[in-house]
Amino acid sequence: MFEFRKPIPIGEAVSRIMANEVNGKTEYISINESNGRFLSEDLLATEDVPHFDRAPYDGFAVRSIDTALANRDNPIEFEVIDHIGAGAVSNKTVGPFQAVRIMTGAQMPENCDAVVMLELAQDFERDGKTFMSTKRMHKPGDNVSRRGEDAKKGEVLVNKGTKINPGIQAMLATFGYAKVPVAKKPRVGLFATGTELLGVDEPLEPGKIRNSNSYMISAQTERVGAEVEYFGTLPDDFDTCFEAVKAAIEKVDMLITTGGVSVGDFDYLPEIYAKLGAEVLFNKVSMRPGSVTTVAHYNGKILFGLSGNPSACYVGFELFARPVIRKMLFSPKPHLRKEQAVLTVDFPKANPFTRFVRSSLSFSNGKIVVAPSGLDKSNIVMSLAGANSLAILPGGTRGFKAGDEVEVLLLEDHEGSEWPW
Ligand SMILES: Nc1nc2c(c(=O)[nH]1)N[C@H]1C(S)=C(S)[C@@H](COP(=O)(O)OP(=O)(O)OC[C@H]3O[C@@H](n4cnc5c(N)ncnc54)[C@H](O)[C@@H]3O)O[C@H]1N2
Ligand code: MOO
Ligand SMILES: [Mg+2]
Repeated sequence: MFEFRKPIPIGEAVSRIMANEVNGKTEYISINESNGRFLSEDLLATEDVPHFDRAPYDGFAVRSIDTALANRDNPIEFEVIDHIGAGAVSNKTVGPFQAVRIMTGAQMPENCDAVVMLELAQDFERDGKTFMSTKRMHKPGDNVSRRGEDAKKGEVLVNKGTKINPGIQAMLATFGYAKVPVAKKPRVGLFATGTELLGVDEPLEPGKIRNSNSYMISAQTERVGAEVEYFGTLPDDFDTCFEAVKAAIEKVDMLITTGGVSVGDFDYLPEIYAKLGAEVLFNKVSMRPGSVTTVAHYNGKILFGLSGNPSACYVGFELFARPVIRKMLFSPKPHLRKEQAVLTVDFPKANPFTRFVRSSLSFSNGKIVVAPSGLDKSNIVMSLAGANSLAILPGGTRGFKAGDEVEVLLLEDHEGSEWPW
């Protein structure tokens, strides 16, 4: 029986999904495995860094006051009473016109407040003692790296929800975080539905195609920071699909299915949601592609019925599933980052629904420019390879022209935006 569906605006669809409570969980993992994960707590400076004044150059630690009269015509001599490298601490008391030969990274001796670089000193021996002289006046603090100059104890350095990058790795190690509090990866269950689907290793047969959606969605899920539990393909058979979906929900944090959400005779997802007693949040969105995307809520979990058409499936994931995953990863900005860009080609096809055009975004003369990355139809696979963004072309009666400024959503970005629409 054909059912008429009333489309809702995309912003409304996203709001209905995000209104459902989902909570991230913390786990502690080794720093060795934490790169690319998301911090589940603010990263605090547990100590001052550095935690002692130190020499940033190889040279001589002195009391700056002793250099006060040094100039080109008046070299000042210092007796060198100790010699330390990084890791060593001098226990000598440095008196007037005495110096300690010190290497980069070594702790400043007490009393010393400046370092004369090796290049600005002359060293020599006299009466069996070592001396150095300098013609340069030094002020207190010259060439000293102060305690706490890099970070002060208690400071918040990185906010929770941030993706750990190489710089954050350095920070974690600096503060002794052998175990790092990160967001547990949400477990995303995945089925690809369709009697027409063949495995990647199967030869083509009449009327059948290879399943590509599950590979694509798995990669998108991992790109966002979650973990996939792939349950395989399902034929378009109601009972088989119902039992499989019902059993899978228990094992995951959210469930994605691809295909079977439209109004076709073998599109069973709407009936499966009905039989489960799931609350359908929407089943039609005024967007292209992905207008038939259907999202439901069941037992505290969100069920994403993504379209079977590959491009529609891809876009549906990015707009609807991504922010839920990112919210579980503690991101304060779980949605795709939105920027302005200039279209470089005409897009004459008008559409009543807002289009999310798979696009290639780049930089040209200081401007962000964007162009479709291929054919803009929802059944197309090939335009996805070059897509690093989705250009938003609002619905209406007119097309778009090269030079028009449009909004774009960035697919490879990790900052995100708070609320895109
Ligand atoms: N009378 C109407 N027909 C259709 C409508 C409509 O509103 N009225 N909507 C169209 C739109 S828009 C889309 S999008 C599709 C959505 O279809 P379904 O989500 O029900 O998906 P299927 O029917 O299962 O498959 C659609 C298409 O995608 C191919 N597919 C499916 N799974 C995969 C996969 N894992 N890998 C690669 N390709 C896959 C499938 O073979 C079909 O060609 O409905 C329109 N029809
Ligand atoms: O959901 Mo369909 O294009 O609207 O791809
Ligand atoms: Mg269908």
